[in-house]
Order: sequence, then structure tokens, then C-alpha cells
Amino acid sequence: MSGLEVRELSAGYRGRTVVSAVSTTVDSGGWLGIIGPNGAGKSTLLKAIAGLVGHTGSVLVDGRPLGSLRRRERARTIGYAPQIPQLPIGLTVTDYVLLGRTPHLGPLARESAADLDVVSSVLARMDLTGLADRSLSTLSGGERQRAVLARALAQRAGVLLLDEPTTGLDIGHAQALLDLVDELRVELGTTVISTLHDLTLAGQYAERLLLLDRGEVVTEGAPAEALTPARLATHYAARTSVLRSPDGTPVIAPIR
Ligand SMILES: Nc1ncnc2c1ncn2[C@@H]1O[C@H](COP(=O)(O)OP(=O)(O)OP(=O)(O)O)[C@@H](O)[C@H]1O
Repeated sequence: MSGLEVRELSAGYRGRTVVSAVSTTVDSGGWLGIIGPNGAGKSTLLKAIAGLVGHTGSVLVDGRPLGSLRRRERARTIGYAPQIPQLPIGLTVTDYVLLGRTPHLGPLARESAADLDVVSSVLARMDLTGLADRSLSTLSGGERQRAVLARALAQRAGVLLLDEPTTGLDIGHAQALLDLVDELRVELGTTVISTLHDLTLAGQYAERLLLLDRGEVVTEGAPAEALTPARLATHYAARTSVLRSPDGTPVIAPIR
């Protein structure tokens, strides 16, 4: 169980601030979607929460500042799947996903049967079992993306940060991935923060959406409150109509 609190977080590159004073909280087992136009600062915000980009302000997990945790404990606490990952060449899919278990290994650094179980179950759920022995370098773009996410999911961290997790995935694999994340959230209380460009999927899976524009929070609320045609026009310069799916969540239809 890991609730996350972000306080007044600002981050940027070479003296240029691209995320300004963002504050939010995500309850344990909650799912916050970060949305916003290209260049708004979504990836930078996730990287700053993960401690991968210099920032001011603080990030607390269950009230403990992440900066105070040792590396291994931090890796058990927070998992991060980047939008553009650097993959180690030559590893098989299984060995790569096993790396997600590293923070959990005992003193001899040997994986246990339980670690292997987690990996094979994640591989199965990500439709990667048939590719388990393949080298990463031989995978298609979507298969590689699924392997990256499988590694983050195998980590079983209390907080999961996913940067555009459905990029390059077809609609079925995108739904399977988001369903799996949702199951972890419900079963294990995993707290999820994801960026998503697909606003319909964002509204279907995240409980709340935080709209970022030019590094600043424009609004944060339930999907139906956050996703309005007027906001999408203002912040994305997009022409849209908001329909309703059978369960009442918004469906964002582009209007030509
Ligand atoms: N490593 C970097 N060095 C310098 N500037 C960067 C770096 N990474 C991102 N930026 C800049 O910071 C701003 C925010 O980028 P970021 O990737 O966080 O946006 P984003 O909302 O995730 O965009 P997108 O939707 O296009 O992925 C952009 O202006 C970008 O050019």
C-alpha cells in the first residue's frame, strides 16, 4: 500500500523550468492520468517523481520522502517505464523482465521460484510467452514496448510510473496492458501514475486526470470534468466532441 504525495515539484533542464510547482496526491491503489499537449512537461514530471531529473519540491511515498530512501528500497517502492527506453542488446525477453526482480533478490542475488513465477505470469499476461527466449534486438516495436512494460510490472513496486505505456501497441494489446495494470491496482493496491495521449483510454482507466500545459497544472479532476471540448480546444488546439461510452466515461471524438 503506497500513497503518493507530490509537493510543489518544479523541474527542468539547464536552467529552463519545464514543470512548475506541481502538487498532487494519489491514494494508495489510485490511478492518476497525466494529460496535456506535446511538450507540456508530462514526461519530465514523471522523471522528476522517479528521481531521474533534478527538481525542487518533494515526493513522498506513505509520508516518507523518496530522496531519503536507499537505492534498493527506492526500486522496491517506485517502478518507472520510460517512453523511449534504452534496451540492453543481446538479452532475451525473459532475462530482461527478470531484471525487474533485482530489487527483491536475496543476498546471493539468485532469483527464487517466486521471482520466476512473477515473471512467467507477467509474460503470459503481456502475450510474450511465445517470445520469452527471443533476443530483445529481434522484437518489433510493439513487442519491445510490451517487454519494457513487463519488466516494470514484474518489479511489483508499490508505485508504478508509466510514460505513454500504450505507444506502439495495437488497440487489443493496449487494452490488455491497461487491464493488467488495473488488476495490479485492485489486487495489490499498486498506485499508478501514467501519461497517456489517448484521452479516451485515459478517461476509462485513470480515476482522475491532471491536465498539464506549459508545465503548469490547468485542472485536476474526474475524467468527465477534465475532458471538455472547450479545454481540449484551449490547450490542444483540437476540435472534438465528447461522447459517452456505455459506462458513462467520456469518448473523445475528433471532428474534422
Ligand atoms: N533532456 C532534455 N534536455 C533539454 N530539454 C528537454 C529535455 N527533455 C525534454 N526537454 C524539453 O522539456 C519540455 C517538456 O518535455 P517533456 O518531454 O516533458 O514533454 P511531454 O509533455 O512529455 O511531451 P510529449 O507529449 O511530446 O511526449 C519540452 O520543451 C522539451 O523540449
